[in-house]
Amino acid sequence: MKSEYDVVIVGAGPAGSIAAKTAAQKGLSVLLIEKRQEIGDPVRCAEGVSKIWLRKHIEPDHRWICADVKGSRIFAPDGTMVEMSEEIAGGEVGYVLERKLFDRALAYESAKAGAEVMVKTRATDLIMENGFVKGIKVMHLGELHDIRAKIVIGADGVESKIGRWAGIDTSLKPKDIETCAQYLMSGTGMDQDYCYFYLGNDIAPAGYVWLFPKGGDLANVGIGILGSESGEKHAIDYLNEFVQKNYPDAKILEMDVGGVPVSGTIEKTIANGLMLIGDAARQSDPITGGGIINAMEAGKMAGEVAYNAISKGDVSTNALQEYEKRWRESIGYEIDNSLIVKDTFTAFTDKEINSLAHSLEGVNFSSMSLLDLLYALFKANKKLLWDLRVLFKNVVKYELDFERDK
Ligand SMILES: Cc1cc2nc3c(=O)[nH]c(=O)nc-3n(C[C@H](O)[C@H](O)[C@H](O)COP(=O)(O)OP(=O)(O)OC[C@H]3O[C@@H](n4cnc5c(N)ncnc54)[C@H](O)[C@@H]3O)c2cc1C
Repeated sequence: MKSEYDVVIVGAGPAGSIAAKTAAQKGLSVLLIEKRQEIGDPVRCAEGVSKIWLRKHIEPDHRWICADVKGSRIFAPDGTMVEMSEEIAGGEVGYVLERKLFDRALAYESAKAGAEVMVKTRATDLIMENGFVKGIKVMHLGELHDIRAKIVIGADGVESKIGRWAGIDTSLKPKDIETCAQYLMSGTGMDQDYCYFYLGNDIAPAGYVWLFPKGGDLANVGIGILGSESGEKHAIDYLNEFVQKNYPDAKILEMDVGGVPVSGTIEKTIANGLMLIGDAARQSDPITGGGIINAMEAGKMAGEVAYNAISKGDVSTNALQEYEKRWRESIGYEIDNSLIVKDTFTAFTDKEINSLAHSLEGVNFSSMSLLDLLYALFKANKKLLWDLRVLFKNVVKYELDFERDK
């Protein structure tokens, strides 16, 4: 085992593997470590991603794509269904992945680019010297090792410790975590061209139930509820109730549970010699809980910034500020807007959700202008536009800044 690298990355999820690939392609010596013995397994994900964004990072491969989704069906508490299909996104919606294979394919890409990959290797602490992160301590096959690095990238997911070890506050309150439970099921009979979402405070308080097609007659059937809503009844209890009521004949083949950070952006994601990316940096979307694409985007930026900083011989927060700035201006902007929408919609009563669905039922979104949409929302709930005023202000400001910087 080598004991010194330019960059060491902790965690071989989508964030870590893309960061490793990017830094290795730039010619840096890179080590990617993963505590599990198999990258990507066990899966804690519904596995849905946007096609357009995925293609920015990896060419889609049928070996890890289970379903090619053409749209979504959203069910209000009273059963009203709103369908959003692919025309809205110019024929591009999403894939449902097989993450066991997808995560491994990403790690393989990083290895092909020149990164070393070590599984069954757990980071146990950081090496700190004079206020700088200088590497990590790892446990590999029962032995402790020190591995030095110019930059450490923390990609250790929702349960991240790397940030905390470097003095960055990544703590999450119960209201900042979506607690999730999911079954892989056969026999739901769902339309494999669509993702289904079920809303309602009795079904999933401050969250939703999802059915994502997995090919054949398989589907990921899961639920996410805000941690602050989980009292006597846990996510799994809500999921069992939903399945028994709606898909009583479907069979459970797998089960997983996990948490998604929905806190919105945190204050700081860098320290001297350190960057945090993906779920470790709380970069998942507060509305959908989706974090795969943001993790990959942040991984790419961190890999590029690591190269710039090491080339200049400055790995202090001054140099790493470039990462902080770039991710906040792109995915950070989306996350902040999503948080406003999430906070507004999670306060909705079932009656308000139903009324919103009634005004959108049967609407052809592809031929709808923004004004039509605003009118429909206003008809459903007059307070809604007022609640979302900060969002509109952000969007207008972003558009103006974008025009000015062009
Ligand atoms: C139930 C559920 C459903 C979801 N559905 C979706 C979805 O449909 N679409 C979507 O985009 N997102 C979804 N997400 C979120 C998505 O899974 C994450 O946002 C995404 O995996 C984040 O990628 P990451 O690389 O940051 O972290 P992870 O994928 O969590 O990878 C972190 C890696 O670090 C490793 N690690 C942790 N600590 C250490 C250590 N000390 N040493 C070494 N290795 C370590 C872990 O083993 C893990 O492999 C879902 C999440 C859950 C829980």
